[in-house]
Amino acid sequence: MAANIIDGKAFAATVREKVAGHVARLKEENDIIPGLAVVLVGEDPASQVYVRSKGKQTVEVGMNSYEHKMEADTSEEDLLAVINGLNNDPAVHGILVQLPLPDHLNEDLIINSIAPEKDVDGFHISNVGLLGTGQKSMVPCTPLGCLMMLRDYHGSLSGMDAVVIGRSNIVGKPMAQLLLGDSCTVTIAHSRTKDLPEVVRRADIVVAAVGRPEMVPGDWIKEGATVIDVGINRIPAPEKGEGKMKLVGDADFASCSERAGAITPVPGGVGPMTIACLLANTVTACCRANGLAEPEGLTA
Ligand SMILES: Nc1nc2c(c(=O)[nH]1)N[C@@H](CN(C=O)c1ccc(C(=O)N[C@@H](CCC(=O)O)C(=O)O)cc1)CN2
Repeated sequence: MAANIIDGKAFAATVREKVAGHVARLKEENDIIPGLAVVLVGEDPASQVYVRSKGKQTVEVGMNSYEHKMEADTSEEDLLAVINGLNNDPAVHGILVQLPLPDHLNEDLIINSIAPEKDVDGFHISNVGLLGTGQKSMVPCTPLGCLMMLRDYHGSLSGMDAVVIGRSNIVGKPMAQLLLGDSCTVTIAHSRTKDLPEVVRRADIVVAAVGRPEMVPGDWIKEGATVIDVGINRIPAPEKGEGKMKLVGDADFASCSERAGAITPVPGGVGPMTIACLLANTVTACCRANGLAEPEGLTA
């Protein structure tokens, strides 16, 4: 039977609507406008698209957007000075440095220079530690989006077997923490995992976050399992014409959707949820900064 499609694009629109409602209330009742600052270093074409989209969606939900575009050869010192300025700007509630950064910049140093309470990406070491110990933190946007979709589809995740394929700091590790927080039995699989197909076959939930196009075939998937595909891979599509490209995930959609009970597509699955959750995190950060009640249903 064909799997149910979990429509991340539609879900993201509902998250943005909720965020816009909270933003309107913050303005009306407290005279506060949440502000999100995005810093882009260099001219990576995909990053430029994502940053443009973040700015546009920030304004659409009624928040203030501040963009800082810096040259590819920007020094660490200059970037740290911009971040320091944003840390001390009361109009800015959320700060994000678009990744990847050019090679000469120390990513850890830069991320850890963001004030943790403004770190709407949830990548600062303080937020990583808080999440890992089950305390209130800023939660990384992509895993938060995956969790929201899983909760919406399943209700409770308690007792389910989950396999996260990929151990990145941005997706794999925080995803595993969030699933553990919802009482799943969690396995983190990676390139050295022995008999990966068998490990994946045991899972009720498979989160594919390795960055390898269509790596997970349908015969790895347990009948009825839920597949969350985090991969965004651009590959040649000769069937569309010479030189054309297409976007695929880390799971082979055609074969996985024959076995899975539900699956997120690429595009239109996890991707749109990433930016929606960034907006949600910015409202959460703004409420926390002002000692106001946090919006319900917009964080983990
Ligand atoms: N500081 C950060 N850098 C990066 C993050 C992040 O969360 N924080 N994640 C990714 C890029 N990213 C947001 O920044 C992002 C990726 C993909 C999408 C998305 O909507 N994808 C669409 C397809 C878009 C396309 O055609 O390329 C989809 O999947 O439907 C949104 C945001 C790395 N850097």
